[in-house]
This record gives sequence, C-alpha cells and structure tokens, in this order.
Amino acid sequence: MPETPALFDADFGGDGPREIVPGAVHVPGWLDLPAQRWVAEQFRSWSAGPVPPRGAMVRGHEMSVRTVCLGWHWQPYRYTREATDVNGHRVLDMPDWMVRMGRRALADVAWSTPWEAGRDVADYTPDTALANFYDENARMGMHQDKDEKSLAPVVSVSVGEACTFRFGNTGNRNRPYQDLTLASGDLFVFGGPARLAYHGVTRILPDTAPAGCGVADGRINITLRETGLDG
Ligand SMILES: O=C(O)CCC(=O)C(=O)O
Ligand SMILES: [Fe+2]
Repeated sequence: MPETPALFDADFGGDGPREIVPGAVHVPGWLDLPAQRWVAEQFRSWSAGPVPPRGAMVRGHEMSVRTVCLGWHWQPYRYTREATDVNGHRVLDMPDWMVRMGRRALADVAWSTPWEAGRDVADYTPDTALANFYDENARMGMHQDKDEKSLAPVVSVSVGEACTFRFGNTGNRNRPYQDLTLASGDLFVFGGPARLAYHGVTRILPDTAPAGCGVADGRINITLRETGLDG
C-alpha cells in the first residue's frame, strides 16, 4: 500500500503551504490583490502618524528598513507603548482585523503546536505589529525575534516587491539556512521549534511588485506577534 503523503511533503505541489523547517511554513499567494492593496493602504495611513516610520538605531547604526509599530512600539531591544526613540507619542492601537488575520493564518497552515499550556489558534492574540518598509536597497541582518515574552508564533505577510528571505537555525546566524523568495501576498509563519530561528532579508528583488498590489516600489512586511506583556 502506498504511504499516505504527509500534509507538508515537499511535493505537496502548487502554492500550498510548504514547511521550510519544523515550525516554519511559507504560503505563497496567501493574500489576493485586493487584500494586498488594502494592506498597502493601511500602511500608508499608519505612516501618517502619530508615530512615523523610522529606521531603528541598532548599535549606533540606523537600520535601512523603516518601521512603524502598532499596539506596542518596538525599539532595540524592548517594547513600550510610547515611541520614546521617535517622538514620544503613543502608537496606534492594534486593529482587530489583524488579530483575525493572525488566527486565519494559523488556521490555514494547520498550526497545531501549543506555545503555552492550553493556548491554541483560536485564542492567538497578537498585540503588536511591526510594519516594515524596504526600499530597493534596504536589508535586514540575521536576527532572532526574541524581545517577546510569549513564544506564540510570528505571522508575517508581505506586499510589494519580492525579497530574498533567509531562514536559518536557532543556534547562530550562519548555516544551515535556506534562502527563499517572499513575494507579494505571501504568508510566512514561524513558531514552535523555529520560533527563535535566526532570519533576515538579504535583498529586495527590483521590479517584482505585481500590478495592482498597491505598492509600485519597495516592499512592505508586517509581522504580528504576541509580546506577552501586560498593560
Ligand atoms: O521583512 C521580513 O520579511 C522580515 C522582517 C523581520 O524579520 C522583522 O521585522 O523582525
Ligand atoms: Fe524578525
């Protein structure tokens, strides 16, 4: 009798979920064009304030990626309600649609690893979103998302130009890693054994934004996270 293929076999085919390593799943084309345009429009409205996108200062260097945060403001290496490293204003609230989007994402990748006793997809409640903008020269070095107290999965969506996304291991920023293309509309989820894997963006692929995605130049990426913080 032939073996039943596992859900995330490499030959799962087409544009379905692909497991990159255990706990990390890529879903190409998860958002359709109208949804991508809508996300791009939301990004533009957040950028109008109260806290504008900024390149965070990391060890004395301004990041080439510009970030605007919702719910909680991230700065190296903590979360605050006020953007004390920008203009001191409180960031916008986390929109409900993002919580729904996060739950939908976990459901669509059939997330089944509890990150805490009794916690699962139905009560995934991301309370911060880091919305990044990459121009064609922006990069993000290999790092771990480890300023959250919660080990709930990170849900990432991208709109605009594609990038080369490097997803590595939990031990260090070097090999083994895999380079994959994250294109407009793609979903990427990492949690469980991959939650603290090093990852980064090595380059933006010019002229790859699909017509009608709402972003002509550059790339928007939004990561939803649970901070595990109170108040
Ligand atoms: O742009 C991406 O796809 C990844 C962003 C990221 O790793 C982060 O914001 O921590
Ligand atoms: Fe990250």
